[in-house]
Amino acid sequence: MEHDGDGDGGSSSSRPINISQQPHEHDAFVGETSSLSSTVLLDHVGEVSLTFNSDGLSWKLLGSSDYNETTCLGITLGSKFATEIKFSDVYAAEFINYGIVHGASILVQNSEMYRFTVHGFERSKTQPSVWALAVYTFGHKDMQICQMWANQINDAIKLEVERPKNLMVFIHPRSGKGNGYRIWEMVAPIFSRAKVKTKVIVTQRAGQAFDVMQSTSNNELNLYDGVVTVGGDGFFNEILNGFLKSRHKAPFPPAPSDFPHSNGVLDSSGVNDLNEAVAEPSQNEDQSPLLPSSKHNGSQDASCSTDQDPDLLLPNERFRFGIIPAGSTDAIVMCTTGARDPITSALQIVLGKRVCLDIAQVVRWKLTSVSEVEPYVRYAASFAGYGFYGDVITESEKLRWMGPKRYDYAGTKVFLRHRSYQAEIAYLEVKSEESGSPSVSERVICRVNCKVCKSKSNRGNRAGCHSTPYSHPGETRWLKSKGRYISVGAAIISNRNERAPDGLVADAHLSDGFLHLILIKDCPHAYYLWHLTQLARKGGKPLNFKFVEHHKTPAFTFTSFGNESVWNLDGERLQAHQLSAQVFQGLVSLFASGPEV
Ligand SMILES: Nc1ncnc2c1ncn2[C@@H]1O[C@H](COP(=O)(O)OP(=O)(O)OP(=O)(O)O)[C@@H](O)[C@H]1O
Repeated sequence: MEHDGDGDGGSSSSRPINISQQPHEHDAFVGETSSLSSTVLLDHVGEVSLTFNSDGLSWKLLGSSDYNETTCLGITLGSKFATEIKFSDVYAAEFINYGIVHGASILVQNSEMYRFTVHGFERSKTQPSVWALAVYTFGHKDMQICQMWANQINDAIKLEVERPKNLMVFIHPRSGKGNGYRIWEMVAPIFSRAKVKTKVIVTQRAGQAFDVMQSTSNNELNLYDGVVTVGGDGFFNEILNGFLKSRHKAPFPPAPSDFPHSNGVLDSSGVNDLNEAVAEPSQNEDQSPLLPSSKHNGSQDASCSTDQDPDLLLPNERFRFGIIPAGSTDAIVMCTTGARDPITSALQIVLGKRVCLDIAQVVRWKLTSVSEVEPYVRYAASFAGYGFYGDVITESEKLRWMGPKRYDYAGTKVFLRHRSYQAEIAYLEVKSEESGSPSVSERVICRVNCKVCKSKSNRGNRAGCHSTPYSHPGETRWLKSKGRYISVGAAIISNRNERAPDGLVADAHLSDGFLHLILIKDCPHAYYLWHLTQLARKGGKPLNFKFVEHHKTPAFTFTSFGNESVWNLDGERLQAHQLSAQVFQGLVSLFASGPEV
């Protein structure tokens, strides 16, 4: 089902009004157009002096100091109410015709007049990551004054160039508790008020969104500033894979020389040139025969300038992904906004926020009946796991009818089964200044303007820094871990969720350029239970449990020796006895601003 939204949420006049032709006894210019001021009535507050500043609006209550300041024991604490809003936080202004402006209290009379509203947001006092809609309604007897204010504010917010104008929206109606469409209906007015056009596609089946993303040409996608998904992590993963499949060009992940499958080059049609790859001589026993070429290897200075062939053929530089959470876990939204709240996400999308997201490329190496190697490429944005996590997903998929509770049930069942699997993991060691010490210094929780993500992302360009951090083949070394594991997990981001508020790996940043390998060795049941309960504790505790290994790496390979070989990639299952994986730093951007806490 598809339909277009034309963003006709307001009735504001588009006719530009010359402010200087609108004289009024209370309106005054101070200097040029950026310093307009009027005396207006603010709904539920009273008469205020409203000023148009270069970066936003501010207002001051006339005739009373109570509203403007509160004091405690003689100390001024600031205003009880908002007294300003920045244009960067305003997503719409509307002229709303004649009507009631309420007085400050029931004792003060309501007035009827022309009005205009300013739509923005305010942070929740208890959970700063949660953004709530904030609407300020101002009234004035003069219609043209109100129209002029609405127009001026709209002109100011048009200067916010990072905001989307046209988006493709995919809705998974059966996601999570089956509320996908209802959640979209709840947030759609925000998009229409912000005059963001939306092309909405409601999926009828699994795989449909993948097909649409894969088959839509970049020329067609160039009409859009991004794609928004209304669903869970699995749905986002499906769309990401459909998008990247035909657009991401890069050599396959590097591998140690004894890993059975070497690298090839995947071109945009999905055809691999394995021969070319295998033909390159191995430099050294411990080296991959084929570390990516310097163009792709992400040496920090060789970040993707536009005159190079980029790894990713984006439809345009503005192109970003957005997620409105409607799933069962919503870990990506929790990591990128700090809240699992559709309104917060919608506001961050229309306000054009941006964070870069690392993406892992996972290649399953499959032997065909004629003993040829067939690579199968998938991408993951949050987590790839084998053993415990793969088993939980396998179990929980059988119980989809239960909704989000299926994860608790499946998790308990798999935990009680307490299986472990024989496997070998080889991972690229990186020099400590590249990885940062895996100890205290970078055990920093990712949040808005995260220092770790920022310093790493600065190495790239605006569209993201498509790079892998292993830069000098001579300086990389493969390390191995072999044994029985309860679980092998690769976290791309911290994977915050309601059960683990700081995430499964608290210091896995959105754009640090690393996979965080968490290897949990076979151990007594009680130890594993203790480990799981530690994840639920807030504060980013290091995973310092003796049966756990935590390695930051840009790439790893995995070989299993048992029959069970189900990997879970953001909810998708992948049969694989052998796979190799690598991370692409900041490969895609999201309309989000990062968690506040
Ligand atoms: N209309 C549909 N009917 C059935 N399945 C669908 C439909 N549209 C998408 N899917 C599939 O459903 C899978 C799960 O979707 P989604 O991630 O939204 O929900 P979830 O599993 O409840 O949430 P989470 O991934 O956050 O745990 C996706 O992998 C997607 O391929």
